[in-house]
Amino acid sequence: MEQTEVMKPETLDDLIKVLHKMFESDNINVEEVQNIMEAYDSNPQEWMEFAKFDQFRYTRNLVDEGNGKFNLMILCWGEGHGSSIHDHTDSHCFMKLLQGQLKETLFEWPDKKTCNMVQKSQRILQTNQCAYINDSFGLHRVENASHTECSASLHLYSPPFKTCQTFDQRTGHKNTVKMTFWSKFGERTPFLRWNGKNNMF
Ligand SMILES: N[C@@H](CS(=O)O)C(=O)O
Ligand SMILES: [Fe+2]
Repeated sequence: MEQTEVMKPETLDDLIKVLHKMFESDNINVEEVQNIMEAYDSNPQEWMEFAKFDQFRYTRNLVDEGNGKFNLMILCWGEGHGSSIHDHTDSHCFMKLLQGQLKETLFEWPDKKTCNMVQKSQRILQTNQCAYINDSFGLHRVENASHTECSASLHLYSPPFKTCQTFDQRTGHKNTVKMTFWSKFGERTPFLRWNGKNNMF
């Protein structure tokens, strides 16, 4: 049986270096990326500077732009925070738990005629676990179901994308939304006035 060799990245910087190497080629090996992200033992000291929480909803904090090949970011989830049902704009999406737990619910793409949203599966991701999704798997929603603990997750998207589609669970109706960063490279992004719609979900 073919076995993908996994080096263990000792630090987050180490992991980022390995990821840069892996994404030099245009042919990425999903399993290899997933394994290397899982092999990194989360050390909060190494990522604290990027982890900026908001009281009201989860935040997206850019860590690295991967030479234009990927975006690496830390998402910070307060108690009860969650995303809408969404797609991933034809990109690869890797999601590694750095702290706490997250509940991931998978959905089928809404039925073209009935617009029904069908739930496929649900799982709890534990610290250090790395999940993978792309649009061929369907859609998902992610939630920190805990009422007492916050969570943090490291996401890699390749190629990077700036908008995605969100779906109303009841009606199956979709919206295109812009995805924004709460901080970039550890610095809070300047405040943007909210136009009342089409903002981050
Ligand atoms: N894909 C979402 C996070 S998650 O809920 O998977 C985002 O990038 O904001
Ligand atoms: Fe997602």
